[in-house]
Amino acid sequence: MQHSNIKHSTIQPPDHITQSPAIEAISQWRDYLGLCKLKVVAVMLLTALVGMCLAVPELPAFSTLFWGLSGIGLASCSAAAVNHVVDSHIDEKMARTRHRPLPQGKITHQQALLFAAIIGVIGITALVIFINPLTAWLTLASLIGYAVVYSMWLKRATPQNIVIGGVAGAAPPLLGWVAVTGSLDPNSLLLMLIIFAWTPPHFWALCIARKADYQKAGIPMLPVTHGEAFTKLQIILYTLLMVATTAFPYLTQMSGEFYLIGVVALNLRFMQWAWKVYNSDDKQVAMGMFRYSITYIMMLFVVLLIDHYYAFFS
Ligand code: HEM
Ligand SMILES: CC(C)=CCC/C(C)=C/CC/C(C)=C/COP(=O)(O)OP(=O)(O)O
Repeated sequence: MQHSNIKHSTIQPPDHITQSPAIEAISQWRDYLGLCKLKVVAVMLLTALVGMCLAVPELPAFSTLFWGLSGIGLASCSAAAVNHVVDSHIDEKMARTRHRPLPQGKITHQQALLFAAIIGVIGITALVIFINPLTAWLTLASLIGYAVVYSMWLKRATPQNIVIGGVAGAAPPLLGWVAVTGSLDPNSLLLMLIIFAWTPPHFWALCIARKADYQKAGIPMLPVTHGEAFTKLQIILYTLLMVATTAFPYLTQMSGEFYLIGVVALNLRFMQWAWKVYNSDDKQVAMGMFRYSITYIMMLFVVLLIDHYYAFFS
């Protein structure tokens, strides 16, 4: 008896650790940040930043960069948090998503919605006050496009869900551009078009690798409804479409030779991955393509940026 008491007292963490409000608050904030899809939003902000920089020959004003990226970032995080609420019952069925804060019961639906509302209102208000109303309206439309149209309806309704929903995810370079100029420029639509065509290969590669998850959750993703062979063919076709869209910045002389060389190299590798996925049943190959798609979109926007300032400073 004595022995078991000693054992019991040694394995209990000290009270000041288990009950420290500071530690509890930090771990709560980690859960809230977990609602924001921070890595996805970070890459979106990179594309928004490039949209801002390409809108003018010189660097945009620091305050425009700061408030523009803050507003677009907060609105994107808000949309992501709503998606977590809407999808919590799907997320708890899928191995990839069941560790998320809502299925784990770390945050309630009400808390997540309140968080999404607060950061969403702050983000859109910042755009209205410090940027311009057009950017605020377009950002709000993207927020609703992802949080409501895609998450609540398209995702469960059609295998074309991510093609149509991709419009919201593709918007950030256009939002960044409008934040700087206050108007819609055709060149900004070209940047949006590249991400729009990139989204299906980006997502369907992951979806092939995680098909069992989506099947279990009853979500009509393309590999579930039309099979893997058909999805792989669609990946090839959208890859070719994406390659064609990436020619536009050069053809319209928005970007120069540096961009052309960079994008050709990136495209060759993307096509190689699409071909590999087409000819393989290995889920790891599909995951490899998904990971490369992320490197691709980041590098493409970095190359656009370098090309812009290379031309400007030389
Ligand atoms: C409707 C359009 C899109 C769909 C359906 C989609 C789908 C997905 C999915 C399901 C994941 C896995 C997330 C996870 O495991 O937590 C993911 C990851 C990712 N996506 Fe997308 N995506 C879309 C658009 C975008 C856009 C526009 C970007 C950036 C410009 C982007 C960047 C990323 C990044 C960086 C990751 C990796 C996140 C991580 O490692 O945690 N996605 N995407
Ligand atoms: C204002 C603005 C630009 C809004 C866009 C916001 C945003 C974060 C879009 C993300 C796109 C994305 C990761 C979709 C996957 O959702 P999913 O639900 O199919 O994936 P999941 O299963 O990983 O949740």
